[in-house]
Amino acid sequence: MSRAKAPATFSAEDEDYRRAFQLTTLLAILALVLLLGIGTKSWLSGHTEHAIVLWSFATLIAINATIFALLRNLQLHMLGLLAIVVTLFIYLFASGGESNTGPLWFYAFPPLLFYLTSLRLGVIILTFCLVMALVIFQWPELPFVTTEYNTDFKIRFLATVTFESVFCFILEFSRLRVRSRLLELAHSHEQAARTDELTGLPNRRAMHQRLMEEYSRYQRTGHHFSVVLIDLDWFKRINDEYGHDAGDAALKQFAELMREIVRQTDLAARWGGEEFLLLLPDTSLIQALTLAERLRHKVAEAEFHFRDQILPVSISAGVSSITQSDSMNHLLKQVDVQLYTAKENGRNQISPRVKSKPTTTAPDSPPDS
Ligand SMILES: Nc1nc2c(ncn2[C@@H]2O[C@H](COP(=O)(O)OP(=O)(O)OP(=O)(O)O)[C@@H](O)[C@H]2O)c(=O)[nH]1
Repeated sequence: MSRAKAPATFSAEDEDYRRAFQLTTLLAILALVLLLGIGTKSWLSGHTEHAIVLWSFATLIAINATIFALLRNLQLHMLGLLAIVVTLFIYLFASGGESNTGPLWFYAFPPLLFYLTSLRLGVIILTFCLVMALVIFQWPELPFVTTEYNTDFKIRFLATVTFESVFCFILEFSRLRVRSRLLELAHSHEQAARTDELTGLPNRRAMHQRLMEEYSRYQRTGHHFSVVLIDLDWFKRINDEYGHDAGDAALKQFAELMREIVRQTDLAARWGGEEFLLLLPDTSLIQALTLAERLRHKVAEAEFHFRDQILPVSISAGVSSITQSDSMNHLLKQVDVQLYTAKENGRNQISPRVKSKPTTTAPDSPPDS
């Protein structure tokens, strides 16, 4: 049997973090380069004061990045960067920057802001910036305001920035909605790919993945586990005698019985056809044999109804523990051999045999209906 490769698990959170990290880093580098470049240009043009302010902002961004490198706290880095950028914009509104064009840099802000933060925080920060712009435009005599804009510019700037912000909000809102629908869809597809349609139990793929995880845990920590391979006896006969629907009903009812008997930490899966596999973490061979025997007994006692008929259902099972195997493949081969032995010895029994005798022994030929 080939080793199952664990399917890559899709983590939207990891992806979001990676993207936010890349964008914040890019933003910080871009801001740093622009501030240093424009600062130098201002210095060379004789605007010493403006150059010093821009370099100070560049220094703040560099300090913020250094803190991030030390603390590795992306949230803090992002908030620090936003606080610096918002203060820079207020400075640009108030000073006009070079030739009163400073406010124009603000157009780059809304799309980045919504992408980096939540919609709610984005709206709060944008509203704050626009109110600050309005105050500065309206009251140029305020002590920290050193420039004045003409009325046309003020009206057009506020109108276009408001339009851009609303548009970015709608786009980001739609993006988030589509994203969450896609995530839901991906989740339900992943569930379906790991679930057996008839019984609702995890399927062979899901079980393979859990087995490999459990095996790694065993190798790392020594936590042992056992497996039980179960097969419904003379199942072909049930199908032939009572019909395929009756066979399906028996499989479903058996799956229910298994669900009742296993612990939350155990995993019961449909291994294929009329075969089921139980994975029992932290369970010794003796404990697994006891559980398998309890299940066999429960099946033997239960009445499997289909319409007005009672189906003759019994199970055989092989049990094995990882402590007696040297690999996962070996364990699965061993449990298969044990199941074969149980069938060979007359069915309706567990192998290896426990001391107490099984309650009833199935005949070595298909039961008469
Ligand atoms: N109804 C139904 N039958 C299935 C399903 N999957 C497999 N089977 C049937 O299960 C039967 C298995 O038959 P065999 O492998 O010959 O084994 P058996 O009759 O159970 O005999 P032993 O295992 O030797 O006791 C086949 O007839 C398959 O068609 C299913 O999903 N529904």
